[in-house]
Amino acid sequence: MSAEELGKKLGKLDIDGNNLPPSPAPSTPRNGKRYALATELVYTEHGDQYNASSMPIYQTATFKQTSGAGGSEYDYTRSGNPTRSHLEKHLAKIMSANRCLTVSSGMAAMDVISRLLRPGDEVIAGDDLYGGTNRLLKYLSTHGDIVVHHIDTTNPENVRGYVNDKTKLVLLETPTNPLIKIVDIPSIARLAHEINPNALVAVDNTMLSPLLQNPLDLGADITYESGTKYLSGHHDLMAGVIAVNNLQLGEKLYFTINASGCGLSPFDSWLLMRGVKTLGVRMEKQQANAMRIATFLEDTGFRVRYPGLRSHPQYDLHWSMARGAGAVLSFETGNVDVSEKIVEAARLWAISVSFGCVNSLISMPTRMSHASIDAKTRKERNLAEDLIRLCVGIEDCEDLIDDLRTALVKAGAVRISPDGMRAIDFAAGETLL
Ligand SMILES: Cc1ncc(COP(=O)(O)O)c(C=O)c1O
Ligand SMILES: N[C@@H](CCSC[C@H](N)C(=O)O)C(=O)O
Repeated sequence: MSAEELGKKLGKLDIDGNNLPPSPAPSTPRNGKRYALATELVYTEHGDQYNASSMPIYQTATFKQTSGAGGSEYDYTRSGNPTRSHLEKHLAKIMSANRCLTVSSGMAAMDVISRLLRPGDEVIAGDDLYGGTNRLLKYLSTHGDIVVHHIDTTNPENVRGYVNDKTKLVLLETPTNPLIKIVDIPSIARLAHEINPNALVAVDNTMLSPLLQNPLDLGADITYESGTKYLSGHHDLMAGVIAVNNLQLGEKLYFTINASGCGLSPFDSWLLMRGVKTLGVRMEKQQANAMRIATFLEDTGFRVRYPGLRSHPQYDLHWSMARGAGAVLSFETGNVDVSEKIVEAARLWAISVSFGCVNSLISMPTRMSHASIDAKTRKERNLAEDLIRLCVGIEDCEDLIDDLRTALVKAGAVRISPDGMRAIDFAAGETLL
């Protein structure tokens, strides 16, 4: 290993990544991806000295050096750890990226990205975003002298008016959480880069995972996601993943991770690696269940938001970018009390924040995951108080539908007649009696 490579590895370069060679064009196939994604998720080569099938957990803080001048590949786990490196290489392959970095949570990933910003910089972000993302952006605007424009990014033309030479970051989520709006990544990336080639387009891919969508292939500069969700799949760890193709950018992000100490722990790296291997089968079942449940709710008369449904207004756009619809859907009842009763009447569906896990969850975003967005802003952004979000797991689908049906009946959300069950249109003034 050259001195420069070693310096890079041990985090001795400054945040501007000086002395680094220019980013090479992505190799073909990128990072040695040879098989279908479902195979690549499982297939790993890690060169462990004992050929262990599962990469061992290097549960150590520090590494003995071969000389007084250092000289070993790893020196300290904050700077680098073999279990974390193995995971990062594996994810880089899955994410079609030249570099992947893993940190302690999805929000830590966004925090690391936000440290690319300088006072006076401008950020363009969607108006429907995970509550925590909104909270961090608000903090940056009130404490970091950063101008944040929240706009409806479902129309790329809306973005045009906001890109200028101060624009440093365009932050997109698609599908959005929780309104399941679709954002045109290629058009926005093209437009933003045309107006300001230095603007970075970052896509939060948490709602789909790299199995279903690769923002880097769609023109984004950065993709990040909460590994807490689909990638791990069991709600037993917190993690964040960042991936880029530009190695200089990757080095800047690595600098912050090493400097601030938010790199993923060896044990969580190992757990996440284990989770990633089953992403393919989990997602297949979760999506199949989600599609049936979305159809059941739509057939019952609810307004359902799910990109697997033909009725989704941006169905074609979604499928032009993604390979699947994911397993998060939301629907409205038109009545906050009724929504609350449905959530509380469900038995199999745990009342819980988060998504992407093997077990199914139900929640009211405005009370839970998005409670940090104040009521006024929620109203301005059309985030309905009665919105229910379903995060579908791998259980038997009939059980899930039966449980939901029972909850809808108990909550008085539906009218039962010889013709079947119909959603009551509370928004139009209809009542049960
Ligand atoms: C879309 C989205 N991005 C980012 C995050 C943050 O991830 P984490 O909870 O792992 O910090 C979440 C949820 O928390 C999310 O839903
Ligand atoms: N109390 C937490 C809420 C986390 S929400 C987790 C997830 N992103 C979701 O959408 O359910 C907080 O304040 O961040």
